[in-house]
Amino acid sequence: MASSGPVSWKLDDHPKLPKGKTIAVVVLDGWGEYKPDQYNCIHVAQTPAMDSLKQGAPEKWRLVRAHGTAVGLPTEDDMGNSEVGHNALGAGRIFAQGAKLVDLALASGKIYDGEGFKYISESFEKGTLHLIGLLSDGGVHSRLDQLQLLLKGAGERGAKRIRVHILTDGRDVLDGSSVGFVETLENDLANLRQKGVDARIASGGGRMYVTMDRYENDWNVVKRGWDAQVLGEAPHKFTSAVEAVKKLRENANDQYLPPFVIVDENNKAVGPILDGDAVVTINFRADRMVMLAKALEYQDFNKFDRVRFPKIRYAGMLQYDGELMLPNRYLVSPPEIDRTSGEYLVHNGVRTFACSETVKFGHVTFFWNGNRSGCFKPDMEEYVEIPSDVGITFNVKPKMKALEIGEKARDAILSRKFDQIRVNIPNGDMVGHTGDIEATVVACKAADDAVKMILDAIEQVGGIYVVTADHGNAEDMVKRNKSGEPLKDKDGNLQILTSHTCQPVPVAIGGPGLAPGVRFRNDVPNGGLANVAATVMNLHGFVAPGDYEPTLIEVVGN
Ligand SMILES: O=C(O)[C@H](O)COP(=O)(O)O
Ligand SMILES: [Mn+2]
Ligand SMILES: [Mn+2]
Repeated sequence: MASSGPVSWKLDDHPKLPKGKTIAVVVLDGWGEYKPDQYNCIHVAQTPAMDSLKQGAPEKWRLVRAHGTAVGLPTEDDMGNSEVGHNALGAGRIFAQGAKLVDLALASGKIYDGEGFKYISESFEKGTLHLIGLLSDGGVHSRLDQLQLLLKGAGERGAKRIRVHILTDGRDVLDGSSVGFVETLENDLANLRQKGVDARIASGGGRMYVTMDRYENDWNVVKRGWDAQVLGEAPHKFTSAVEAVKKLRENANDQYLPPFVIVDENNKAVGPILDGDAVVTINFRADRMVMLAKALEYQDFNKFDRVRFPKIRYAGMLQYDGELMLPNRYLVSPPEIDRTSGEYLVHNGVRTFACSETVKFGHVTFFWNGNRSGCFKPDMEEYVEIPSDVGITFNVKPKMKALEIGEKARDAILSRKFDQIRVNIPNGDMVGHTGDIEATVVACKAADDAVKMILDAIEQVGGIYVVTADHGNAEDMVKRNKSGEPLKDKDGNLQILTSHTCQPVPVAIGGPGLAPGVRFRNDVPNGGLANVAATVMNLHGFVAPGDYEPTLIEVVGN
């Protein structure tokens, strides 16, 4: 709930903990805790820095929950992800997240009564309704069952012509599962056609190669999608989407399928986006939809040549950026993540430095601050983005920019210009998603090296560190049965897990600046990521607001 009335930003002083310590807050992306076997890349890799922190258990090292309801997701079967993880870390409270809000709006039918749906339905009589988004049941960016309900609901409410522009997954779900999802969707569209709705798949491509870039890392990705979805142009043309995906999979995996369009018997694209049409981007998660939303919405736009800028009615499943009000129209209101710890802390004099490389930059800024772009007080904050490599899969360069992030953090710590130095180290996650086990081992070592640099700098300035992660990934690289044994596919090949996991993640505290007597409490056994914010506020010398999830620490002795 958004707070009513003006917010009082003043935080109470912590009765026992001093202010003015330099605190490094390190988020290892995709770094969970799991049993040590050969598919646990964190275990296989040399990770002396993280291992040394673990020696501090249980007083200085513990595990917290990073998936399911602990981060505002609908069920305990939902793995964690960066958006919900960083939201919880930064906001200190658990908000019902996009996945859940869309579920509720669909179940109650409220989605159809809202302004957003009314707006797009004005196109139903004469135009086409286009649905663009990730086709899987991963539940990280979108969910198939939500798309199915929306298709049905739109058909029942007058949409006469529907075109779906699919993005295949293989990242939040198993590689190869795209074929099944397309078959399921085709079945639904056939049912709609029987009811008189002209409904078809119009285009497609793999999510990482087509459309779903983030933080403006590579606009070519969005352009490829634009050409297929809007212009109806792509290097590959097929008359059936199932055939398209099966054929293109011969040379690429689901994440990286090249763009294709579906054509009719005259080789004409069946569903370009035209003046008078309606468009809905069906993903609820923000980061990988913002770029497309800009291309669809902004009159002035120079990131690539759109060739044609159709006059459409566009709505997002959610509003993806509250600050930019992007998109202007949306079907479901996003969670109102207000009064984040970052905003409180700058109001209480904490000078903040945040850094990652491009692919995770928004995680420690935008997601951390409750899906809000930009700083709160530019004179108190510095956000540094290190450009990520472009156009490669990260198993090729598994060290990514870990070293550079470590160096920037070290320099910021040693400069003594900041009270909080916050970084995201992406390797375990980004390389874990490629499913390349060997490369992920290298990635984990690189992440550990970066942690070491930061711990050393904290040592030098007498500071404090808080090292944690946003969800699991690299600690388990295979799909398993209920008893935890690796599963094989019908050809006897190991089923590689490219996705996140439901494992807990570590939180470690320490450093020469940590007051004697500070230790983890043992009365928050179910603590989750949202408990970290109050913990960090305490270490800065403040008591967290009363509605924050409880702190993980206590101070014993005098
Ligand atoms: O967007 C992605 O890369 C994956 O779907 C989820 O990964 P992230 O939540 O770690 O960003
Ligand atoms: Mn993540
Ligand atoms: Mn990830």
